[in-house]
Amino acid sequence: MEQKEDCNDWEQPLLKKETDVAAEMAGQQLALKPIKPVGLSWRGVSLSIPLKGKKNKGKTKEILHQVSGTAPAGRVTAIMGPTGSGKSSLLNALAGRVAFIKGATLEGELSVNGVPVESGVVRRLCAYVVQDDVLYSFLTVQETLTLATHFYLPSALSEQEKATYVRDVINALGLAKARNTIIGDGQVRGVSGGERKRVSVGVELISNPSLLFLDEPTSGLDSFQAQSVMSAMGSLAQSGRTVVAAIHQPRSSIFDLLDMLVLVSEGRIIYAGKAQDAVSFFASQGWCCPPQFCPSDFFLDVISMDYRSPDLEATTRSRIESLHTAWQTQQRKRGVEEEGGLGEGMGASPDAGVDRGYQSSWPMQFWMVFLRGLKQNKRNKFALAVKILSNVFFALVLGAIYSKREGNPPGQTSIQNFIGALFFVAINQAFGNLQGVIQVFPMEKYIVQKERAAKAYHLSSYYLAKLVSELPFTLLGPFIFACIAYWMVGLEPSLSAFLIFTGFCLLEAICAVALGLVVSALSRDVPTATALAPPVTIVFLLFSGVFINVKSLPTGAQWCPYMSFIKWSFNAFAVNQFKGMTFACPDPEGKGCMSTGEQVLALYSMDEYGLWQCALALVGITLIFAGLGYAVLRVTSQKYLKMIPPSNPPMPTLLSAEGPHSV
Ligand SMILES: Nc1ncnc2c1ncn2[C@@H]1O[C@H](COP(=O)(O)OP(=O)(O)OP(=O)(O)O)[C@@H](O)[C@H]1O
Repeated sequence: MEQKEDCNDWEQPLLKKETDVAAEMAGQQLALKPIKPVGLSWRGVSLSIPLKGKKNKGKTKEILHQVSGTAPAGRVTAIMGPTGSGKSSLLNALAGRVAFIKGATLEGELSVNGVPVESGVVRRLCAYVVQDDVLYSFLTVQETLTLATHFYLPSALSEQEKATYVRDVINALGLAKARNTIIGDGQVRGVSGGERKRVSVGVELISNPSLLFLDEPTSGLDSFQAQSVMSAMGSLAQSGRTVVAAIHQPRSSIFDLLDMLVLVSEGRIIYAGKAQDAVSFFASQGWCCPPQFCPSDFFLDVISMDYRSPDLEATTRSRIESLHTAWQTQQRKRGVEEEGGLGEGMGASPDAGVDRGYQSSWPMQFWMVFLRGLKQNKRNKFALAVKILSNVFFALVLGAIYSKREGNPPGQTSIQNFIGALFFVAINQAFGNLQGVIQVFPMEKYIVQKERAAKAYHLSSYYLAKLVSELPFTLLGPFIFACIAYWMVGLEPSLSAFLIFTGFCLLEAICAVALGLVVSALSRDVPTATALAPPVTIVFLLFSGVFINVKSLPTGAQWCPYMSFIKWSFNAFAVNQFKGMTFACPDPEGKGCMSTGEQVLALYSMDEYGLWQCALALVGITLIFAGLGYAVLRVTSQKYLKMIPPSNPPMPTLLSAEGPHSV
């Protein structure tokens, strides 16, 4: 990169407007409801995070250093910078969504329409589109948005009004063609990446926010899709909304759609103002953007750190420092007090129009989440097929291994075979059903966190609906398993015994699902949950009554088996099978063998509890797991850092002498 004395030998680069999608979107009339314009400005935003490790005790890392700027109403403001420069951190700080970290500090001042506000006010006022789209993969675009209307629009609105609003959002975001396509994910083909991003935006638009934050809305999209997403954002800004997006490196046609630009590098501000003026600011410092260059590429080339050698690192660091200082000096010289952020609604109360309550009643929330869960499970044919086939497979394997009959009454070897078969059933139901939950729920947690933050529903309505909507799909597998395995293995040939066996298979499955919810709630993601599940289940397995007799446990540990749902299920299966049974014994006096089922139950200490007690214990443990899962979800709900006033007063900020809304 070459620094020049004079940029006049080049023409100032004029960005040509690309026509394709941008023009198409710009021509679109947004039929969304009118909103109150909101201008946001910030001063001296600094974020520091404590460093990890014993060596770094007491040290902090400064992620943002006194960053100031504005996002005027009705404009698209882009936060740009090299990777790791602090774009997402700044976006989160402005949106009041910096995740709470012990020892971290977030300082700064936020104003909405010129009125100083706390970061929590902006959080409630804005909609935030996260980088990774968190949507239910088996719902269609229309269903996803319709559900959002039930969550975020007043329940007083009629179904017709909600449907009209969904139609308007679909049209405004150019999603008409994809209306009935499912969202999809890595496994199932659905809408395109750009459409998915626009659906994420659409969900946020349902609550009709004035202020929209987007974290890397174009990352992972091809240039056409990226363009269409940003064109849609341009149209939203034209309808009066304030759009703030962290973008890594937009192509020139996207850069052309930006009104305001905030450039950060190493957590420091390099430029904040009209996007079209950034080239002349750089030129004034001797960094001339060649005419054929895309300005965003050029800016990033100039403000990126180069770590390839100590010399390059020192050179780039001093270049960034000098640009940062030049920007600050220029701001001081102009000496105009900040007036940015004042939109047409200037002076309007920042809280105006912010409804913080739940829009629908508890039963309605329950019903909506329940229906969503049913649809998601029903349409996930692959997962359903795996569930059924794995149960059929294990039932056939069990049936084939244990199918050999041994006379009437059965001989001594039958005791071992029955115990083995029943123990396998207890393990299979525990592991199989637990696995089903932990493969899905950790991901769903993020959607729930996001929806809960937007006050879509109470945690209790969600949690109960989730449990209930899982039941039909959870119970189908164990039911099929019981129907096949019971008769193939040749267990007690009576209908009542079969029904009891099936009932306990189902009860154990529900208990395993509840345990799966606890494990998922404790885990950050699917791999963590998958790693956590086996040790947890093995503890319950250890106390199942097969590996160690309950009476042989040390005094302090004798309560452990009572928490083992595998023990209670196995106990119930055994009582159902062995009670009243007789076995042939080679010795006429019965020496060295067991001639009754009761003797078998006594040997395993399973004669103390009847079927009802086992059932009650399973119900109790299920309730404990369900309660624990709920408590973990509640405790681990996302907390945010509060922005406190700066310890060192920041310098006054301005964007342009004409005022930011004159862009
Ligand atoms: N919670 C955290 N703990 C430690 N370091 C963090 C934390 N959050 C951010 N950082 C660091 O702060 C810097 C800025 O991170 P941030 O995600 O804001 O950058 P970014 O510009 O959005 O990067 P990218 O374009 O790669 O997403 C990075 O060096 C990052 O590693």
